[in-house]
This record gives sequence, structure tokens and C-alpha cells, in this order.
Amino acid sequence: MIEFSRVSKQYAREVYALRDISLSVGKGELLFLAGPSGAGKSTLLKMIAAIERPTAGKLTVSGQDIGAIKGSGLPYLRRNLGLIFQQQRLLQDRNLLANVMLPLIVTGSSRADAEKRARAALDKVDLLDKAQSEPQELSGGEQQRVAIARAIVNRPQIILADEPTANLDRANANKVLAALKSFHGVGVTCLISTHDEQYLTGADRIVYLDRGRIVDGWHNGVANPVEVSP
Ligand SMILES: Nc1ncnc2c1ncn2[C@@H]1O[C@H](COP(=O)(O)OP(=O)(O)OP(=O)(O)O)[C@@H](O)[C@H]1O
Repeated sequence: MIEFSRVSKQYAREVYALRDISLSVGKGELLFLAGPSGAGKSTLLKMIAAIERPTAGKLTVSGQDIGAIKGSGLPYLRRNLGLIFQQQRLLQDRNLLANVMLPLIVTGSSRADAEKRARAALDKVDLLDKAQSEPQELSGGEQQRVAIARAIVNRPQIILADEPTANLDRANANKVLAALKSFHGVGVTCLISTHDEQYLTGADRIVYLDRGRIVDGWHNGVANPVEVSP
């Protein structure tokens, strides 16, 4: 479903965020992307959403070639993606229900249908009782769970979560990960990035990045020297 074939991303002349990445992610897989700050995790996730494009190699997502996708193809691609990125803050002057309804309203759902589905999404992240609260009344972990509800309300096939546990204590981080894993449990493909090794225990599949390359492991902030990427 997601296929990186010798993909590189070069931002400036000397800045390679990703180098020669080959990676295949199947439908319904749960994959953790690990690696220290600056390893290229955000860039890799942004490329799947065509926010950034490869500068070499080929990336396909659900059969679409990301390097070749035109502006008119982006809404179709992104309808199938649930994005949980740091930059996408919640609207502070609207309650949780309105925040989660928004992606449905902008894609033309009726208010009644949007409300029904937004309530179901809030229920899945265990926040239905706070539907009328405003974001600033919530803890960081609760805000992150609202962001998950907003990302999944369109029933995407793929969820991309960039450091969803950043700035959370262990208990809240575990709740956020449990919410994400529950969507994986119903067949959604999930890619989750983290620079924090403690959240990787029990993960089915971990891809370690270091300085833009896939490496075979990474412990206490240090990459194992053997590279598995060609
Ligand atoms: N828009 C950009 N322009 C130039 N360089 C960039 C840009 N975005 C990222 N980079 C560089 O690319 C490299 C990889 O960055 P990226 O944000 O993908 O890493 P990361 O693993 O997600 O790090 P973090 O955990 O800190 O978010 C870094 O050296 C970064 O400085």
C-alpha cells in the first residue's frame, strides 16, 4: 500500500533529510518509525501525504505516484489519510465536537451526519463526555486524543502520526498509543513516529532511521552501525 523505492529527499544542496530509502508497508500494518531528532521521520511521513516530494527514487501510496501527483489529485490522496502532525493545532475557539466535525463539514457532509460521526469518533478516544469542552480546558494528552478523533473521523485507510506522544507523560502517552492501536486493530494502516524508545516495546515492526538512512537498530540515542538499506 505504501512503497518507497530508493527514495531520497534533499532540502538544500547539502541537506539530505532522507537517503536511498526502500520500504514497503502493507495494508493494515502498524509500523513505528524510530530515530533521534533530525533522523528524517517527519520528512518520511510528510512525503506519504505529498506535503514533501521525493527528489530521487519513487514513492507510491495506494498505487499513486507521489512524485507525479498533480494538485488536483491531492484531495483524493488526502481523503484516505488521517494526519496527526504537530502543526495541525485544534481550533481554540471551538468545542471538541465542532473541531472533530470540521473535516466532515468541509467535505460536504450534512451537520446531522457530521455530528453523529464526530460523536462516535470522540467516543472511540474516550472523550465523548467532553464534547462540549474547549481545547484549552484539556490536558495535552486529551488534546492529542482529540487530534486522533479528528484524523479518523473521515475513516481514512492510513493514519500518519508524527510524534503523537511528544510532551506527554507516560500514562497519557500510553492512552494515545492505545487509541492509535485500536484503529490498527480494525484494519487501518498506521505509521507512528517517535524518538522515545520506551514506546517501542511490543511493537510489531520498527523501522529505525538515523541521519536519513534506515539502520538496523538504535539504542540510547546511538544507531547500530550496520545499515540494511541498499
Ligand atoms: N523544510 C526543510 N528545509 C530544510 N531542511 C529541512 C526541512 N525539514 C527538515 N529539514 C532537515 O532534514 C533533516 C530531517 O528532518 P526531519 O524533521 O524529517 O527529522 P525528524 O526525525 O522528524 O526529527 P524531529 O524528531 O526533530 O522532528 C534535518 O536535518 C532537518 O533539519
